[in-house]
Amino acid sequence: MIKVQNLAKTFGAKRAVDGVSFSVERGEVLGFLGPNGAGKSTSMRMITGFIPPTAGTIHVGGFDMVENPIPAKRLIGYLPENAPAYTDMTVYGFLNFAAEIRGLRGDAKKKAVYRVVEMCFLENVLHQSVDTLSKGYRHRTCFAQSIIHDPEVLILDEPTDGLDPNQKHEVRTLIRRMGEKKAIIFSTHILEEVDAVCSRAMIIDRGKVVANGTPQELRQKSEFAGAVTLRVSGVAANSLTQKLSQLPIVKRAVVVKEGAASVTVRVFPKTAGINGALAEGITDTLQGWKIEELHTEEGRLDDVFRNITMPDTAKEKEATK
Ligand SMILES: Nc1ncnc2c1ncn2[C@@H]1O[C@H](COP(=O)(O)OP(=O)(O)OP(=O)(O)O)[C@@H](O)[C@H]1O
Repeated sequence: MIKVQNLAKTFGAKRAVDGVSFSVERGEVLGFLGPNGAGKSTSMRMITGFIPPTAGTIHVGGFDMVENPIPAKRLIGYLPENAPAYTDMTVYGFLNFAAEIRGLRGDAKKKAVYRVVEMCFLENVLHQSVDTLSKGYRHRTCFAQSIIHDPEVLILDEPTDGLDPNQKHEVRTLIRRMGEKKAIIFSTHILEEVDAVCSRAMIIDRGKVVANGTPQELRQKSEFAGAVTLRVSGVAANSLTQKLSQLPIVKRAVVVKEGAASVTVRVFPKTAGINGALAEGITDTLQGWKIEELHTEEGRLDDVFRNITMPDTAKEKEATK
């Protein structure tokens, strides 16, 4: 549904987006991750046809966004960052207006408004003017207008930004549900959202794609993937780490927490992908010791994000661990 090839955007001397390529099919939710200023919003603005690319091509539903923007834009619902909805219209009036702009009339318009009001939980504020709404409700109203025409493609720029935890949960559920039938791209700074909503995630840094995969694949790139964390009681921390470091498959053992009764240690394997073997090796070596808890870690997205987008800082930190 969305196909982007070698997309680039320069603002003066600044290359905000620098050769980005990817595609999103129906039934996929692609998460855009990246530090501030990475080029996420600029990419989204180009994909939705709001600003022209400096180079590269964008196809939506087979239509070229630059050559043939009208049918391409018809397929898209777009929630921009800080969506401007400061209006003295009521929520109901605003949604009717948005439906009309999208060419809906009569019964079709009524149904469309009713559908988004229900989906975005706007019943309670339907007759309140948009500029008096709380941030969360204003945000949901903007979200509702972006899906009023039931688009096949949704581009959502930080759709959960500024929402309370309950609203975040509702919006994530909504995106996941819509993602079963639509092609969705959404940007976020919240890494748990990637797990909660995305079928695939892409990390963008300084205008370039630096990682692209399922949340599981990305987590596997973490140093924590395959590490074993264990809590042992009745032992001194240094004798435990010394014992564990003797295992040939162990890279290093680090004390995570040292309490009066027990010690928690994280053990990193020398090579990735030997999960079972590491846990087994540890339990064999510590036979007779009191292991109270032991689990193999899946890997952490925040660790992958930091390592990819701040490699030098992350390495310095690593050296002092
Ligand atoms: N209209 C513009 N004129 C000049 N520079 C711009 C313009 N729009 C964006 N930029 C620059 O392009 C770069 C990418 O900005 P963009 O808003 O796409 O980043 P982002 O990944 O969405 O960041 P954030 O997570 O903070 O929203 C930034 O350095 C920004 O200052």
